[in-house]
Amino acid sequence: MSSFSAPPTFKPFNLALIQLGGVGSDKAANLQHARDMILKAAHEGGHLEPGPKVIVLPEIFNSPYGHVHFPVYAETIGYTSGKSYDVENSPSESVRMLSSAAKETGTWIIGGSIAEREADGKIYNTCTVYSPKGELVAMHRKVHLFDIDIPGKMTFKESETLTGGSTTAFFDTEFARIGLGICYDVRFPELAMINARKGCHALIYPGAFNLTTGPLHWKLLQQARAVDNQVFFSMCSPARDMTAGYHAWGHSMAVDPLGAVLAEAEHSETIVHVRVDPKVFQEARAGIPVSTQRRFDVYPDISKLRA
Ligand SMILES: O=C(O)CCC(=O)C(=O)O
Repeated sequence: MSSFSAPPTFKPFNLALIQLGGVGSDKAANLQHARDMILKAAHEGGHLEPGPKVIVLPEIFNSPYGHVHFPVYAETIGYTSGKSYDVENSPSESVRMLSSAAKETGTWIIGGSIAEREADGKIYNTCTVYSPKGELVAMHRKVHLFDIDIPGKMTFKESETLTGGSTTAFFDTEFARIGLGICYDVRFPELAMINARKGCHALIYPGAFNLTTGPLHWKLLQQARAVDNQVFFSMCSPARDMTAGYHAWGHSMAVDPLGAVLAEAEHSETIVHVRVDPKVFQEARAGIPVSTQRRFDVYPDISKLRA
């Protein structure tokens, strides 16, 4: 027996990806700008058919990106999945801002991510999600930390200050089930597959690739995760700022279940508006029915195998 409920019926919705720019060292200014952009995203997009809206912010939207900054900007959230949570009195100023913006605009908000400090002192890279009533409905802590070393090009070690999350998360709206991940998580097909097998129609990951791995893999990985799970896949990046310590790739995008890129930003601050239509999801699954053709009798349990 599965430990999750049946997903809601998939209906069309509009997605707004805020490729946020101008993030600096002043957290209050970063939060104010993010809030202004959420209001803008809520009011734009009139060229799309009407429907519910999901607004997405990028990874680490309230502070500069880098492992030295995480402990400085970390906020306590204190949310436990499945338990009621008093957003208005949240100790996190970012949570309070996101919740009130969701309520004010009547939209769903995937609040990018922020550095989160747990009671035991551990720091996570954490995404929180809000309903149009302003309720905090889901949280995902980045599971796979971005520790890479490409000599002369890109070295980054999130694990210097962060701890990886140890759960997976999705949330239900009245129009879709949406799975969460953050940036480097996209490189791990298992995480996307778990949420897809739990009935997610779309997987949405705040991210912040860089100028080395962005051109190599940002689009390819999203197309791969979309096609191998036959779901919509989308990642929302910060805008590129060559004066900042970390140079983000940008190119926030959304990919349909057949792997087609529905919309893609360049690298400056912008808002990408996309219509997510269940038609292509249904066509992909009916025409190429891999979900009913799986040969579980042939596959061993690979969950603990390492290459
Ligand atoms: O996987 C990559 O190439 C980039 C990942 C990243 O930037 C991150 O996880 O923050």
